[in-house]
Amino acid sequence: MTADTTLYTPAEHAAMDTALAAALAGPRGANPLVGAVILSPGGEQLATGYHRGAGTAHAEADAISEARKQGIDTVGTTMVVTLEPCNHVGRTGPCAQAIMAAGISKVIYAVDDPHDPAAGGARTLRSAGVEVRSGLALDRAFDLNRDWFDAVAAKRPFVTLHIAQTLDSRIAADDGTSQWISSPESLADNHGLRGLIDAILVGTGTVLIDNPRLTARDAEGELFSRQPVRAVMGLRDVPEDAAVRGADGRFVHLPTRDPAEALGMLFGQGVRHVMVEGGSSILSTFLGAHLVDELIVYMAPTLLGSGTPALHDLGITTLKDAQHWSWDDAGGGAVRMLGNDLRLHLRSPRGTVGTIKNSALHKSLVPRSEAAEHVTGGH
Ligand SMILES: NC(=O)C1=CN([C@@H]2O[C@H](COP(=O)(O)OP(=O)(O)OC[C@H]3O[C@@H](n4cnc5c(N)ncnc54)[C@H](OP(=O)(O)O)[C@@H]3O)[C@@H](O)[C@H]2O)C=CC1
Ligand SMILES: Nc1c(N[C@@H]2O[C@H](COP(=O)(O)O)[C@@H](O)[C@H]2O)[nH]c(=O)[nH]c1=O
Repeated sequence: MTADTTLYTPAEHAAMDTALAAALAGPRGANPLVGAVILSPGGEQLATGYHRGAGTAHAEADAISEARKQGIDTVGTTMVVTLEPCNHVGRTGPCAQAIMAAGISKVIYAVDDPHDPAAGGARTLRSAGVEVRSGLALDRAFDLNRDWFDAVAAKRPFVTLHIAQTLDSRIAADDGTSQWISSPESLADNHGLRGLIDAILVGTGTVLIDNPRLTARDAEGELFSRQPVRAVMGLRDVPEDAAVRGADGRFVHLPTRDPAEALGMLFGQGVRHVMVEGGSSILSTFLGAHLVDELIVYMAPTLLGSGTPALHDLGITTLKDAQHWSWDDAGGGAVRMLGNDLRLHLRSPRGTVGTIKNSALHKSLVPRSEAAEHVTGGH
């Protein structure tokens, strides 16, 4: 079921297009991609905002602050946003309050926020006399964050998988050496990601071979202020003197070979975004279990001919079972040059709106009807 899009003006449709495009500038992770546009009563797009990742301003607040910077009066305007405004006080203030404080009189959003503590923005806004409608561009907004919706519904962290490989898909040479396959620019990008995520995960094999630190550092080796939890997965003990243990209490051993169980343990510790770094056994087990939302591949123009392959068995024996990933334009684009390397960014093949349209999750996010929704919908 899709909301009746004829209920919206051409200017509101155009603003939602702008908001969806703006959302793509943000990074994927613990929070969804969200874009917002403030429309004048005459239908002019006054200001645009987007969410830059966990801990930063939400798209609505970003659009309001953009309007303020430009000296634009937001009283009596319309906020068009790709996700229901939040009602909770998380790391940033609630958007419902910011919208009311800005004197915005109408809110049009695409898809309900499925996350319980965040839910309720629509109801709060309506109670305060703001006109609220939802369902415009619902399918596109759902598709924009389909992996994030999936992770929220499954109560597991959003999973980014990182592979730093040669042109012939090797992540280490025959003797186990692998530092460094990537260009300095790719390594800097990787450390930037380490500084954004909640946890980084490797297997016991990588710890025993590489003795990695798994911290987020700048080019001079200085630690960033925000550090991920360092998780090691596998049944063997992690040596007492392993660098990964560190001295900051952010190390965790996950004594399991089951990727779902490992994610459950991390989720229980408050982790909402994990980056799986390797090695090949761990990469393969997460991919084979369809537990990866986002794939980042740094590909160096280097050949080894032998060595550790990035992946081995994914449980696929025939072409029809191949995993078909899609290029992801979010967070800087699908393909970029980083120094001498290519950085490839892909989205999970789990399903597109076409295949998940009838899922319980999708149905739960679809307003029952515009009329009924005014009374009961939007939480
Ligand atoms: N270029 C890159 O991006 C990276 C390269 N590397 C390289 O990869 C190599 C290490 O790869 P690899 O040996 O595969 O090591 P892994 O880091 O993948 O660890 C493998 C170990 O993890 C444990 N484990 C936990 N769950 C599973 C599971 N479901 N299936 C299989 N094993 C599991 C097992 O140990 P246990 O008996 O303890 O359960 C297994 O021996 C190194 O040479 C390293 O340099 C590593 C990371 C990134
Ligand atoms: N070799 C390789 C990577 N290797 C990953 O980095 C880990 C080392 O981390 P640290 O000790 O914190 O510097 C190593 O164990 C493996 O997980 N990463 C990349 O981006 N590019 C590379 O070429």
